[in-house]
Amino acid sequence: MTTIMSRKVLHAEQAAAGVRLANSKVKVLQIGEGNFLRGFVDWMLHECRKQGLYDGAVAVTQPRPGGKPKIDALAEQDGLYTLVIRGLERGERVERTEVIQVFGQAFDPYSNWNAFLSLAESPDLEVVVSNTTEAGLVYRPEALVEGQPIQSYPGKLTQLLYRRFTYFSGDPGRGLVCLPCELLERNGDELRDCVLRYSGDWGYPEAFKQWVREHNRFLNSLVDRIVTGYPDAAQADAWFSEWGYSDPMLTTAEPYHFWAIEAEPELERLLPLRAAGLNVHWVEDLKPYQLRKVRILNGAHTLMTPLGLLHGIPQVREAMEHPALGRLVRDTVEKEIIPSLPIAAEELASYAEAVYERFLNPYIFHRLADIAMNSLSKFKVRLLPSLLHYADGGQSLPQGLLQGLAGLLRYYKIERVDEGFKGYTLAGESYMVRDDASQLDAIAAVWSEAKSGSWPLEQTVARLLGLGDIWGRDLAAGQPKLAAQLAEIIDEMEA
Ligand SMILES: NC(=O)c1ccc[n+]([C@@H]2O[C@H](COP(=O)([O-])OP(=O)(O)OC[C@H]3O[C@@H](n4cnc5c(N)ncnc54)[C@H](O)[C@@H]3O)[C@@H](O)[C@H]2O)c1
Ligand SMILES: O=P(O)(O)OC[C@@H](O)[C@@H](O)[C@H](O)[C@H](O)CO
Repeated sequence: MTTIMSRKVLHAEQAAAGVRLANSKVKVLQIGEGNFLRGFVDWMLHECRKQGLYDGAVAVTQPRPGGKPKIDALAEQDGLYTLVIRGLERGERVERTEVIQVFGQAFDPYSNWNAFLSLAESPDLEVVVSNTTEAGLVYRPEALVEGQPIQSYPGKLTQLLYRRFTYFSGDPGRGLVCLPCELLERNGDELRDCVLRYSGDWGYPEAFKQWVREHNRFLNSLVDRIVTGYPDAAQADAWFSEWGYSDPMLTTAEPYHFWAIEAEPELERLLPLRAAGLNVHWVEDLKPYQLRKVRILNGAHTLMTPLGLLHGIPQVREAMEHPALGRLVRDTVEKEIIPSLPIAAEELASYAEAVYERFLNPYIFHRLADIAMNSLSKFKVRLLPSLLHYADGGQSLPQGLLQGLAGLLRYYKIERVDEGFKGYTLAGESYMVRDDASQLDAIAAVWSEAKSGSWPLEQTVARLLGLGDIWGRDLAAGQPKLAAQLAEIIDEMEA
């Protein structure tokens, strides 16, 4: 039987770092056990620690009950896991394997709610990082029950801050720096607003709200790195036999990394990220970085994913290499998305070139099926604004973006089955769609009605465009030809 990753498998130098970690105080609370944080923030802190620039440890917890198996696995592995960074760097192939040693604690906040809250009483705690996806950084009203864990991430943070406020009697010097990494515009502002809403709901005093506002920081930031998670089984097995241990928490990532944080560089005293040579930027205005990345990189992913999956293309690189789909992605980015952005076109064009190169990274396998999760909310934030730029400007809607929307509607041609929501590729292969259940219900109901009423496709599309809860508005309003245009594209796809 293969040995599983733990302190026992470390070689002498790594083991020495492990001893240093055991003596480190927890300075960071991490809400999120997912691949991204482990391939990005934790790797960065590991780099800082390796260079002797940082002596803090991280306490990691999961934001929802479903994350428990990974937290348990991390705890069983003494908080250790392997990260493999693979790709091209200045044209050269690189493959670096690191055992990331930053987790001083890994615990389930649902069965250890007190352990979670007692972190608030630590004078060493300075920073809270999170990544709970766009679905996790939301305000969802919840009753406060003494001794019971709060479900939502912002609600948990509110409780933690309130305990800190009362424990340190509102000491202004005990505020925390919160660094949400969720891909939401102005994620820090959003988190602060959620905390203040919960504080209102739970009747916390004005003095607490003032302390939250004035003595805690909620930083807006934008992260960028393609973290591809656990590799395919053959690759994992090959590495495990080379290393002599297996690691269920193994994750993989590209070499490229970028983090823009809207704050003053003096915060390096808490997080010496630039000092460690990392591609981190303390910036005054995050907006251009946000727009550039979400609309171009994530927009391109969101465009290629349903179309790629419908055509049986499994991963990003193959989508980019596909003569028709690759061309569509590049044309849409260059002729439709870039002109819709209020940033110098040459700068965006060179960013786009760099993105294509990252997509074509021959050493990583970025599954479209992974990117497909929650495609509705991704489309709304990442691709739809580009389309609305034309629609709201009274211009005709460009072909590439229309293809993207048509692809999404066709990918979400679903029916409810016991296991969830099922769709079929153009070749008739079945797949399951993972997204917000109530939105999927609404979509499946339209397709089901359309089937029993033998509606023409244009009528079905019009009904789907009218699902304002999904898109944020009725997409057909003011666009009398849109349903027909999309129906024609879907018909052509299926021909
Ligand atoms: N993987 C990447 O390349 C990458 C790069 C940049 C940004 N991101 C962002 O990171 C997010 C997570 O990606 P990942 O690769 O770590 O995925 P993952 O599936 O490994 O982790 C998802 C994390 O979000 C939590 N989560 C999921 N749904 C939630 C919900 N409804 N409420 C609260 N928490 C929830 C999970 O518990 C887990 O901690 C993505 O949504 C994306 O916005 C990912
Ligand atoms: O991580 P998601 O699922 O929100 O989005 C899928 C990809 O677009 C995303 O992970 C990018 O690879 C990433 O944002 C690059 O920094």
